[in-house]
Amino acid sequence: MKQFFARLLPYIKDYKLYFFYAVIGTLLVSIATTASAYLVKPVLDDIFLAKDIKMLQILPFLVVLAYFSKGFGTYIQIYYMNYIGQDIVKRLKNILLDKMLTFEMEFFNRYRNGELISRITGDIAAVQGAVSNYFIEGIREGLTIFGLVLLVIYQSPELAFYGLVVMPLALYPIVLIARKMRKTSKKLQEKNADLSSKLIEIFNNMELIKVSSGEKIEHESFASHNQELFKLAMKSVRISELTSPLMETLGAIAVSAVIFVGGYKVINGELTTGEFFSFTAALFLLYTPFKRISSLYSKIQIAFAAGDRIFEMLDRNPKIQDGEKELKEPIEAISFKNVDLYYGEKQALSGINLEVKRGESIAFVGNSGGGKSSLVNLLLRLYEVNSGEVLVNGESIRHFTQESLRSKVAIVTQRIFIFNDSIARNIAYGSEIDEERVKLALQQARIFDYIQTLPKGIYTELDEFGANLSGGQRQRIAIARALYKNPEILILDEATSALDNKTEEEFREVLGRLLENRIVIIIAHRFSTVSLASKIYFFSHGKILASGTQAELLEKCAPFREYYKSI
Ligand SMILES: Nc1ncnc2c1ncn2[C@@H]1O[C@H](COP(=O)(O)OP(=O)(O)OP(=O)(O)O)[C@@H](O)[C@H]1O
Repeated sequence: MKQFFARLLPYIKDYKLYFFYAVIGTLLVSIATTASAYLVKPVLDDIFLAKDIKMLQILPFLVVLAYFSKGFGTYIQIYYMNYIGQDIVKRLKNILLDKMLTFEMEFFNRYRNGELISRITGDIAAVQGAVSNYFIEGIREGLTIFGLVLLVIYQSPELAFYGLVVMPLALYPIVLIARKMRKTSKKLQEKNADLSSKLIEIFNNMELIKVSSGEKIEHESFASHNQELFKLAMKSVRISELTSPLMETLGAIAVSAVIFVGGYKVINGELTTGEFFSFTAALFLLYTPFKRISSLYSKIQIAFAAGDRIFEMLDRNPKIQDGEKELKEPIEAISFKNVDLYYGEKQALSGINLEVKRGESIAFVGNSGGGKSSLVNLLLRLYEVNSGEVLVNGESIRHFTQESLRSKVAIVTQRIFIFNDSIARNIAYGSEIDEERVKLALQQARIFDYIQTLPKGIYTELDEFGANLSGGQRQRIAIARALYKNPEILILDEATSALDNKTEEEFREVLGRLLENRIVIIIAHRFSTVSLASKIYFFSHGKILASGTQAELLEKCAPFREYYKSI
């Protein structure tokens, strides 16, 4: 708990004035509640028993004033605390996403999307409850308890003993319940994340589900997750709602004791009726804040569990540390020196050595899973080498900022990323839209003619994942995006696999003109595309088996000959 508030304190500090207003509201509520209980005494003793007319004129106003103050205090307390809570939630969401965006690809492969979404939405919302409501409500109810206890003792210390003795007895089960709540709520959040992940998976794979008639399987799997969530939610209700009946039963025992002892004292004349009723009113009023505080205690455990998960993310450091140097000068050469790469236990690249200079184009070929894509991922610093070094202009890429390095590289992969935005924005992604450059890139990617036929041209909106385009059109959008960047290193990883032969040939011609003055890396199975490269690297099981021109490889490398025949 200490850690939870200590972590939030830097944020809370920014709202000192609002916090002050909320505390004023809270004080008002506590004082007004105590006053309303106290007023029972003069109502009975002065008005009903002593028949004091003056009090009859004053007291109704005081009652209204007490309740108005209570209402007004509650309103300002809730308003300002919610302002603080909502604003902190807004800031935490931004900070958490900002942090996550610095994490390496391995992180995103490990966590499911639904889990990450649930951290940014669900967990942070749970924390908001603690900041906006639970904390200040705890203070409010605590102060109210304090005021009422003073009043109860003031009216009759002996009766107060009978009325209050059960309080410490109630604490033990409440602490037990809260502990259980914390565990259950953790499981509940995890299950919620499971459910979101399942939904994301279903919507992303809709085409496959329909084609394979997987609707029933998906429905059943979702329903079973949903049922588990329901069970956990009910378990949490069962536990948390135990607090209330428990408190009420204990309260009733205390009140009965008070009625018995107090009634005896009134009959004996040791206590006035007014004092007795004022005492009993205060005792009744006392049980509400006590009950609330105990249920708050359970709820705050949920917020702590959520807080743990958020702080765990915020404390995590990206595994790939950014370099400090801006890569300003043009890229003259890149080289890989004895590079090894592991994904967990699995070795994907072993002892890779190669060098390529500006103006050269190279191709990576080889069977699936050979490590071709992994090597280009290292150049982009999406993953980090386990040993060896990747150098740009003779200097390790670790020294350069990822942004300055990536600004010089463009990649087209088999997986096409399209945003639900205009074509122009998709092409110029990451920089300002320059209409002329967008059009040129679209022409070079051989898709401009088609886009001109669309009513809104380059400002036509694309659906999420480019659902309103054909596979080949999507790929040409991705190629145009890469060309728009006018990169110093252009990586084409199976970038033309979805193009028909004619379009591929046309694009090859365009590409031929673009080779000059940059480094081009082509990964392809089609040898027509590979033919643009001056040197081919043949990959097998994470190693470069041989390199050279196509003719050289055919002559000197038997596995290459086999591969060449097989495709
Ligand atoms: N993110 C990852 N996590 C774990 N293993 C991975 C990951 N990416 C690739 N691999 C594994 O590393 C090996 C090399 O994969 P890579 O994608 O580099 O091969 P490739 O030669 O590009 O294959 P393809 O021609 O099919 O695209 C494969 O065995 C693959 O299963």
